[in-house]
Amino acid sequence: MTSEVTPEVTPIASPILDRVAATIESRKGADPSTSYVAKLFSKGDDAILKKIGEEATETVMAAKDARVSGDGSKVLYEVADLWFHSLVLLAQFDLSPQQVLDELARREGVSGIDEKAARKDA
Ligand SMILES: N=c1c2ncn([C@@H]3O[C@H](COP(=O)(O)OP(=O)(O)OP(=O)(O)O)[C@@H](O)[C@H]3O)c2ncn1[C@@H]1O[C@H](COP(=O)(O)O)[C@@H](O)[C@H]1O
Repeated sequence: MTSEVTPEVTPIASPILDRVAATIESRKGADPSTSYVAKLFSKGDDAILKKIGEEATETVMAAKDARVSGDGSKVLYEVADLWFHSLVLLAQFDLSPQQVLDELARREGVSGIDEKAARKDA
């Protein structure tokens, strides 16, 4: 019996991202009065995108403040808010965090400088 050789792809697991994504998915169609995520889904694309914009801006402001105060902890909280709302956005488009991780894995080792140069040549 022969076995096919498949390319070696390192599986990337992130239990916390998967668990939060599963909870977010379960909120589709749930009661907006008892769930923040259900409320966002019920409002639709614009409400989710507005939160992404807000959290990105708050991340920028936290980083600027952290340079002055020397305390980077606020950056952590703002990035967590941004990642969380990005998970909601992914779910809105029926995409999973695993697909983002797979895309990062695909890019691993490819220099951004080289990738940009290859794009210009194409
Ligand atoms: N990780 C989070 C998470 N991070 C932040 N947030 C909420 O995101 C909201 C936006 O944060 P802001 O700082 O902008 O606060 P705000 O000004 O009160 O927000 P707005 O009302 O203006 O949107 C707040 O209500 C936070 O509580 C989160 N809400 C939910 N989750 C996860 O999602 C799961 C499901 O949540 P529910 O759908 O609410 O049950 C939870 O168990 C968590 O795992």
